[in-house]
Amino acid sequence: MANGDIRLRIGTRGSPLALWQAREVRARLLAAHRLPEEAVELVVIKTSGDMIQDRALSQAGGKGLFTKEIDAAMLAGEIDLAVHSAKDMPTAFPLGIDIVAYLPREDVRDALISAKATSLADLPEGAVVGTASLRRRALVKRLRPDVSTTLLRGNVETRLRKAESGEIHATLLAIAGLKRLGLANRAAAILDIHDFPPAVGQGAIAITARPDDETAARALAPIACETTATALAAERAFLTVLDGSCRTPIAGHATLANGEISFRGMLLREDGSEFYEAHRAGSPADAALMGTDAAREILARAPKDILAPKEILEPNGGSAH
Ligand SMILES: NCc1[nH]cc(CCC(=O)O)c1CC(=O)O
Repeated sequence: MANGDIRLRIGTRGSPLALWQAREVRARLLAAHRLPEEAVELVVIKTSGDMIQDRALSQAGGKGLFTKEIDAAMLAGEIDLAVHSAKDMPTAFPLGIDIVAYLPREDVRDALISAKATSLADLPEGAVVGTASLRRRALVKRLRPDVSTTLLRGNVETRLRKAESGEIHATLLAIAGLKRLGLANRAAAILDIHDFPPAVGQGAIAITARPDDETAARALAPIACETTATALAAERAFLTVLDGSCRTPIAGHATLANGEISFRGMLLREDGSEFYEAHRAGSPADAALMGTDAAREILARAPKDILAPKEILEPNGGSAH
């Protein structure tokens, strides 16, 4: 393939973080193939997830909200690639779209943002923590049952402002997003992954394409990170078994060292009062099996109602809150 033939359109959301990520993929593609600027174009697409600001996404239909309109543009041939935060992606895609590459992963940890405290333990008795994440809410409540949580959505800058102005006592944000936006100095603390395990995919940037698009595959080969792909295979398999719908607090994290993959997954009750975790270690070739197996172990141990919150069992359930 002559490099002069490469022309790629990258679909992305329009938030500052999404644009940073898409520009990063574009810069890496241009450098890897020595392409002229005009060879890779960004196409900004507004998604349902960007329009819904008043509810937790778990109450509005889950993770597909950030990918639906972008997937449609890809299936219509309007874009060739799309760049997403792996954390925001559903476990299943429409036929004809797949994750075909990941960039090397950033720091997976969560940061505490607060004008009042430099650790969760430091927060005043009865403090209010803002977050829209079920995982962060449950993990905070597990460590600090006296703390109450309130829904906080919006982009990273909005959330920083609310926590720093004292409107809420604290919030939690992925340090990866803060670093990408040049805002890592706003973290009051970075939380240990033992106490505060990350979301599946946190810190990873995923690239989707049509799996039969050979031009896209060849273009991505030199920028794709296999280590991240292996870790994400374990994490996403874990999530697939437990809950694709994003209505249960779940954490999952895989790392690779010395040729071995090590995975830890956790399922929590929404109020943090109970948690179940499983660990696996083994060959990278078995990454997905390890995630699946860890999830099955947790399913066997956890009470059934932890995975089936009442509202999703009710007819028309889930949307009334
Ligand atoms: N849900 C929004 C979202 N999606 C990805 C990131 C951070 C970057 C990443 O995890 O790669 C964030 C913000 C946050 O949770 O702090």
